[in-house]
Amino acid sequence: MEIDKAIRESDDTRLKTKYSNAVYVITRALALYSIEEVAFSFNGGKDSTVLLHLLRAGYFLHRGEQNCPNGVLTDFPIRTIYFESASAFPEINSFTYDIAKTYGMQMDIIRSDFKSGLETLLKAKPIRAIFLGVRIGDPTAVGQEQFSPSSPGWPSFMRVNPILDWSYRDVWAFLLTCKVQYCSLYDQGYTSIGSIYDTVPNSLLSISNTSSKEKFKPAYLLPDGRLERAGRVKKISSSNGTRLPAVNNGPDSVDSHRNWMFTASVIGVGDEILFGTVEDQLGPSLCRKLHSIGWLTSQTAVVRNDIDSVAEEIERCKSTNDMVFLYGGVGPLHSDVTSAGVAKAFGVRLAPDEEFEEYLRHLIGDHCTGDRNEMAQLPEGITELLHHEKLPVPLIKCQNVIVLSATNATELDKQWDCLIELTGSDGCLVTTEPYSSKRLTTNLTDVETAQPLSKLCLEFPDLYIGCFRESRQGPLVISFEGKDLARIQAALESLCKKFHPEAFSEVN
Ligand SMILES: Cc1cc2nc3c(=O)[nH]c(=O)nc-3n(C[C@H](O)[C@H](O)[C@H](O)COP(=O)(O)O)c2cc1C
Ligand SMILES: Nc1ncnc2c1ncn2[C@@H]1O[C@H](COP(=O)(O)OP(=O)(O)OP(=O)(O)O)[C@@H](O)[C@H]1O
Ligand SMILES: [Mg+2]
Repeated sequence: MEIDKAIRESDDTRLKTKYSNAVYVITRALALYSIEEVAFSFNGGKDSTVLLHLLRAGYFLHRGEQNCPNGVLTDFPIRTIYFESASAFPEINSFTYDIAKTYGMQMDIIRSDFKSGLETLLKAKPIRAIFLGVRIGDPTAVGQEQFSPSSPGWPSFMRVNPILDWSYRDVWAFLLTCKVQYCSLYDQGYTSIGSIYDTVPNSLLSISNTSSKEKFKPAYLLPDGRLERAGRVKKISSSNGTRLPAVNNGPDSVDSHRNWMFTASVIGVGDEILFGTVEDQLGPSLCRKLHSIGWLTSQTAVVRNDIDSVAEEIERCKSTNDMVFLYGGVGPLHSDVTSAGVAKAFGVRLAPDEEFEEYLRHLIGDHCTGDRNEMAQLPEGITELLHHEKLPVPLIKCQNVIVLSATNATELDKQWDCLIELTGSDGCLVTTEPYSSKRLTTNLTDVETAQPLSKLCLEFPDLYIGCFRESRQGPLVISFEGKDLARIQAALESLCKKFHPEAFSEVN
């Protein structure tokens, strides 16, 4: 069988492993379901094309050589379904039909949407499992495994994803090693193909030339598989996980983000901070940064390098704050439990993240002796990687929890600036009206000031009125924090009126 032979003769060990794992999934599925009970969802895309040849190889190995004369598989025995759409590229459409002819595929063409098309098909045919070319980086792969039952609300069948763990590089290594035909669009700079309305060639493959028509390199030359979908027109993402404001700051501010009061919680992970052997710089710095964008830090905490401690703290904070920031405990060491804590708090497992692995590969290169796949374990199904060109590794966002990998104040400054750039516009870490503050000092005693101050707090519930002393004998400092300077001034005046004129002086 030519595919099996090409892989066996290749010296790409990674590809061999990916191939044998995928073929194993296919042969397991063919052992579990009869040939009438399986179908292949084929759309002429590169991932589907890989899967077609893996299925041919898998079927060949499943049946044994004696059933395929001279090691040649004449007809493709698995029912194939193609959802044809008017918005598909004509090149994709004709490639799909041509390939079906070349390999003798029995193709059911469905012209309705996926769900109702499958409902009709499954009523008519005994199909129980469908092979798909879904890969872990695809938006639809979230939460899937190699065998995943269809989602609630969908007709019931098993989704079989033999190439779930394949990377962009693996796909091209396979297609080129096996020298199989693929859709011509991939030689014109397209790297992932959706509809004609949402797909353009990947600009990272553009060849600058002086003529009017832009030219592109082939898809297999994309140096960085993470940017496979750069040719897809972006859908506007909603700021998932961001709750409505915790506190509303006045009647005329309801529809303006700038006046919303957002709250955050800051959690440090580090035994050393708790031992007192390392000074925590990041927590206070984060509080200042949040304050500078008009956010309120409702709480900071430092927890042990222990999964349960991290998870419990996140669980406590994530539902009562707009955002939760985590720092410390990020990396591949035994003490780096932050990702596991996040996963536990959200009740998901940790799974290798292919995209993150690519970043680590770029960063660590060949110096790494460990399994990068293991190092790139992130909470499954809830992780969003926030890329910024200035950061070597993306920031990790799991719903409203952001994991910062900074280890010192300089790194934090950089990550923070990138974070603001990345998330400031989508409502997730929106900059709101900054706080104004004023301070008064007084030599009045606590007893004298206590009651008037309590009354003042009731009069000005929109302000934070706090008191502290720098020493027991020194003056009392009264601080006023709020978003409306006029209200602060009014509070100050109201307090001063309650005492003799020289009782207070304003300080910076
Ligand atoms: C054979 C097949 C089975 C599918 N099964 C499911 C499913 O069980 N649950 C689901 O949410 N979507 C399912 N989908 C839909 C895909 O997850 C996804 O929405 C679809 O491929 C559209 O992707 P696009 O928005 O990138 O075009 C299925 C699609 C196909 C072709
Ligand atoms: N119109 C369709 N008809 C049949 N199957 C489809 C269709 N669209 C998607 N699929 C299934 O979903 C899988 C994932 O689709 P996806 O678009 O991510 O990959 P692809 O089209 O194979 O490659 P590419 O990422 O280059 O577009 C396909 O491999 C195929 O199994
Ligand atoms: Mg596609």
